[in-house]
Amino acid sequence: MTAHSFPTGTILGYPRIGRRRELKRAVEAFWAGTIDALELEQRAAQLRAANRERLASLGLGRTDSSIPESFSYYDQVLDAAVAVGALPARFTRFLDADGGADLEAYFTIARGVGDDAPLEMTKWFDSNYHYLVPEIGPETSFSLHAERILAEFTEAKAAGFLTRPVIVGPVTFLLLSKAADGAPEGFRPLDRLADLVPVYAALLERLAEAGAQWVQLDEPALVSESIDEPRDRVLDGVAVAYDALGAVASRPAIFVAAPYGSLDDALPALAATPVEAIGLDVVRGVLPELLDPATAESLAAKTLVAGVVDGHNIWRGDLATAFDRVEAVRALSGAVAVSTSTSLLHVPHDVDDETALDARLVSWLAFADQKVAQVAVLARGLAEGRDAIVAQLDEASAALADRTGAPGVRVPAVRERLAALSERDFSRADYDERVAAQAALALPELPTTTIGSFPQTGDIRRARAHLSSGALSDDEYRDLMRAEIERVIRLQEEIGLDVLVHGEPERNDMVQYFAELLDGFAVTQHGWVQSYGSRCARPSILWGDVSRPAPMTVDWSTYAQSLTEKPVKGMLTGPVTILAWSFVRDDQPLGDTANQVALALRDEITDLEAAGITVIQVDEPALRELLPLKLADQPAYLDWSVGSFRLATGGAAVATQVHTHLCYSEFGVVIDAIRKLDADVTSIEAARSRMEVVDDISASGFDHGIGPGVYDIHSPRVPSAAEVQALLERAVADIPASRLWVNPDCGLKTRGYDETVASLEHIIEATRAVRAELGAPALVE
Ligand SMILES: Nc1nc2c(c(=O)[nH]1)N[C@@H](CNc1ccc(C(=O)N[C@@H](CCC(=O)N[C@@H](CCC(=O)N[C@@H](CCC(=O)O)C(=O)O)C(=O)O)C(=O)O)cc1)CN2
Ligand code: MET
Ligand SMILES: [Zn+2]
Repeated sequence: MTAHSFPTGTILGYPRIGRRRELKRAVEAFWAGTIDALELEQRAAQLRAANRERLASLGLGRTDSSIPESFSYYDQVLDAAVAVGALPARFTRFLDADGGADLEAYFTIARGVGDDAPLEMTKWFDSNYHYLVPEIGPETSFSLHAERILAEFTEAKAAGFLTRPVIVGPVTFLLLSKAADGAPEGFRPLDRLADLVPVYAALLERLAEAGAQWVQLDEPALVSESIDEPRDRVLDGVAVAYDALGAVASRPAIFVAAPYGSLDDALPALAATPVEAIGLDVVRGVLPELLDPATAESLAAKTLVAGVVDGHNIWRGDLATAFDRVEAVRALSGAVAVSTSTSLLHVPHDVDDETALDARLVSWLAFADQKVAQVAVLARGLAEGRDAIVAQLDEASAALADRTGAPGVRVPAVRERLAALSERDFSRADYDERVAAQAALALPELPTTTIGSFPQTGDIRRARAHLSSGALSDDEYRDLMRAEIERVIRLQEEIGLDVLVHGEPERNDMVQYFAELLDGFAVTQHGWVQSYGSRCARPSILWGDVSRPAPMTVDWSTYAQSLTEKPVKGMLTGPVTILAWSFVRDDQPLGDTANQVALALRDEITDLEAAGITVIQVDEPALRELLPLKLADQPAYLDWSVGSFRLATGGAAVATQVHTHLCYSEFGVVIDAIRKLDADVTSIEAARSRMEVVDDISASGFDHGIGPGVYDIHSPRVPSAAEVQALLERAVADIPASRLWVNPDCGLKTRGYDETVASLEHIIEATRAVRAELGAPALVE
């Protein structure tokens, strides 16, 4: 191997959905059958080409491996599973003769088809990105399918670029996988590391042949202590994998990136391997304080890639501190490069597209393109010395100082209200007392409900687009949404649900909707960030103290309730989720910000109650998402997050049934926190993992109402009544029927009406069957 030096400035990855969501539109058009695979490939290639040009114009080198080749049609973990041929047997019939997946097969694995469930989806570290979970068993065979990776590299080369291929590293790949169904008790995907590494070795050989000088292997799982695997096995895995890959005779230089925190004891482990460069997240993580001499010596011989530009938020930040951190890393090795702390996947493309944002706010922000420019500045400072960039450092410091004193950042009335809070504000009456008062709701056994949203049809979205363009007046828009609410209420009555929802048609997004109505937030026009697959959100910017100028949901909810005798759930998004899915100010503790949001929600609950709403759901799907990756940081987080939910709901009357909802994650680790939320009813995602969560719930002593999902809404598949019944039977075996609710995994906004109606009908049919079983004397004993 010839050692090529690492570029002085780089990023770990770039958004791939497109500045105007071109990839989303192309992929969805392909799914709808309106464009073919060739057209999709062409549009994706155009997008990659435009991104490379853009990155070069922002200051990354064209031919020095500084531009990462980090494109994906759906998800980078799925890409890795396809590249190493590790796909579940139920998808074999969709693959080529040699086991490769074409685009049709690729999307089938991501989305499922017929009775074949897709790969499970779960959150990616502490971000709002979701990846697909590979299934690995003792029998999984690994084989290299590098066509796409090679094609993208050679495509770039043909356009005059020497880029750096990026792939999820082997240790993280297995740590993020789950044991395949039927794997023996005690089997762990990491058991298969020695079988997987040769495939990565073969990939490196192929990349070298194609002319790649550097490859980036992402190993974020190394920074996380929340990984369910003994640490010494993880560290052994690092040695096994990277000693072997280092020994490949003909390969590119290896850059192992470790975003989302500190490597801690994985740093000596990696340092002891022959990899040429290590990426350190110096924003979220800290630099090692004391290194043993052997580690210090090995690190000094490698390139250290200092992740000092925050890839996870949109603040312009303190560039001078970033440069100090680069200098601190330089003390560990003379060979240093500047980078982002994580891939820029988590931030929108370009703040210059936000023409409607206040100019002062804009001066405090940096989206992906501005972050790339920051990297370029710091890299120049690295090459030419601090003096060469002092003007840029000073400008960033001035923006930061301006933010501190700007109006709205600190609002005395908001701060006084927070300061006056006491213990009492965080608790409701005893659960038993609440259950007694809520008997007035007169619900049947195994009450059925949905999570809130009904399908967001093209008509609804178009109406909203027309409202913002001025083609629809406020009144016309309100009437269209009311008509939709009425349709959804009638539909639920026909289907036979017990607790109804208004369907959330008026919400563009469950967080952005509230952000638009609260003071202290700004929203973007084009700030899309991929959440999973083709789905995107526009995280709001929480920049100042939060307060509620007027009720936010009361008119919609009371209209819905006026149409039916059945209870209609009021529907709010909880403080933790509002924070998790926004870009939040970084100048005060998150817990203080969460309590400001909580007080606004608390007032909303009071107003909903006064308007006659008896059941109110406060969604917290992101409770697990913000859980710190380091164990030591978790208790403090759980304390403020649970506290803010309790503050939001603590003012509810005993007779008001408070629901909460969580999804997108494994709940085992936060089950105790979920219990402490003290909601009367908690609905939770469970169908995709076939009710595995029920074990955790019953083991935890959870003793309030619980609705484990029986319908996986992430897939277009319609579950049969028999399938739902089997899930419910599994649930009643572990959870007393008196506490069990029946509901889908999550809201229905991403589904179409046909699937939704059929699935809900099956849910009702299955519930009636299980109610009958429960009622039958033989089964009651
Ligand atoms: N923020 C957030 N994070 C979350 C979730 C969530 O709901 N919100 N759920 C979990 C899973 N993640 C998800 C993220 C997004 C979506 C989702 O459905 N996103 C929609 C966009 C939602 C939205 O903002 N819609 C707007 C804008 C819609 C739009 O694209 N309008 C068209 C115009 C309308 C037309 O003519 O069709 C346009 O701008 O071009 C609206 O309804 O008003 C999408 O990608 O398609 C679903 C799940 C976890 N994280
Ligand atoms: N109430 C919300 C909905 O049904 C909850 C979604 S959780 C991601 O859409
Ligand atoms: Zn959900």
